[in-house]
Amino acid sequence: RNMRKNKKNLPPGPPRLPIIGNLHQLGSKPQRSMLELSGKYGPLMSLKFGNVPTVVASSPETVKDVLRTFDADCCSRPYLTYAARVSYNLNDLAFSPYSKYWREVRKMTVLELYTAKRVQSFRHIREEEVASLVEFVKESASLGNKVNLSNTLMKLSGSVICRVGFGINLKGSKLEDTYEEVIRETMEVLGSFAAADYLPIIGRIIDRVTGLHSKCEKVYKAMDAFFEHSIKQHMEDESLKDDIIALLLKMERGEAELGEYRLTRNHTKGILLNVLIAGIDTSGHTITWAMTHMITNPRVLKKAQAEVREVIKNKDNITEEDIEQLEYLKMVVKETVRINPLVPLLIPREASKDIKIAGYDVPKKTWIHVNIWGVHRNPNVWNDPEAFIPERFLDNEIDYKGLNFELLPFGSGRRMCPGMGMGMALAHLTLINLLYRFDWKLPEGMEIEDVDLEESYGLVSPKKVPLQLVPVLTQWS
Ligand code: HEM
Repeated sequence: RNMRKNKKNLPPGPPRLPIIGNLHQLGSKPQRSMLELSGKYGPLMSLKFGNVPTVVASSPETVKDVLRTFDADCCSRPYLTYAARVSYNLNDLAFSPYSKYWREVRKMTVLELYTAKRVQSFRHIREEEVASLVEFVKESASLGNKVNLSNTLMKLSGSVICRVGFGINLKGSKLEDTYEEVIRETMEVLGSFAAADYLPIIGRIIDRVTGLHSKCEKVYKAMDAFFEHSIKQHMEDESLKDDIIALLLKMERGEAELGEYRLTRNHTKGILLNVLIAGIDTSGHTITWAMTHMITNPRVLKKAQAEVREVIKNKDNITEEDIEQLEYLKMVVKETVRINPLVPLLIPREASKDIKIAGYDVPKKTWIHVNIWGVHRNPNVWNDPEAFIPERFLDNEIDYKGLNFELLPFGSGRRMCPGMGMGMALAHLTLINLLYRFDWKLPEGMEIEDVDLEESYGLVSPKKVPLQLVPVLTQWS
């Protein structure tokens, strides 16, 4: 009788294979496979990856339970072998478990980087960097060259983040030539379903064979050299005293406080890792997706462009104040982050105690994946979810700020993305400039149907094939 009493009522899920459980069902795009499986097994589904019990939430209701009702019990992170390596043993913000240390770091970084006031104070950096992007596009347009927008926009977000977070220019830094590859590979490492996390002992051997282990070591070394270089610069240059590195160094020396913690160099580097990768790999790709959807939907491009040109008229200086008046552009951005949320499964969570969601037991230590990609593409939630229709946001209050559980590109609750304001300010400002100053066309011989809409998979899901477009000079260029 006792055994029956203790039997858990776990959420339904597909049958498992011995040892690997459901790992074979993930495929190359886990968010898509999970959506398909949840169509069969329900919006809260049990899977087992190796020996790790996992649940996947994929409806607004179950996602709300995880991120709001049980936020305090679901906001820890599981131990991820390779995230631990690149984050200096989880001394960072994004991968560290829910703890006093995490709360102190989150509080400090929010104050230093992410409050509305701080985001405003970095505005001149965004405006300068976007202006230099415009110059580059102008030059390409006057030569009739196509522009690799994926690449150029990554460079833009890289330059902004390096100046905001590191007080240095990406140009001339240790990462200038390699950062795109390093960041892409870091995200691949962080987003991989690593065998070491699911299969004790043999998993590490598998990761050595697949090359994941050596990829992780490679990116760790490249990042570490960049952090060392930036820290050295701060120690040598007195004028670099007002940014987050300067503050972290003060905390190392005991001249500033982080609660009860005396920071070591590894804490500093762990915290910097998040500033760098979370900031660069998200905003740039979001802008690329917006341009991709507009070029493949000429009606939307035309309408957004007409609005921008009407509002900006012949102003010399486009500023962030202009964003407020651009209602259609804001809908285009919302639709972009709906159809291509950059972090499709958020960052994995772990239940810190036994809880009950949607009538099912979720035992302590269960890993939780929140498939927001699945929610955003669910036909029970959105009409015609595969189509890019910004007008779906007309006359409703649905926004991406963590309150509407059908649209969560930044997550919600305690772990919600703290960089949303910074990322979105850059995305909007860049799009206004690209739309106002230039017309855009596909390269010679290419039709709309030829534009590849496939996403690649890692922790983030950028466009797989780089977007190349031809800018055309206009009277506003
Ligand atoms: C369009 C741009 C961006 C998108 C779509 C995005 C999305 C996300 C998402 C979905 C998460 C995970 C939330 C969760 O696990 O519940 C996250 C976490 C995070 N993001 Fe962003 N992000 C963006 C820009 C930025 C920027 C610009 C920064 C910093 C400069 C940033 C810093 C972070 C950090 C530090 C975390 C970890 C928070 C924690 O675990 O406490 N993000 N982001």
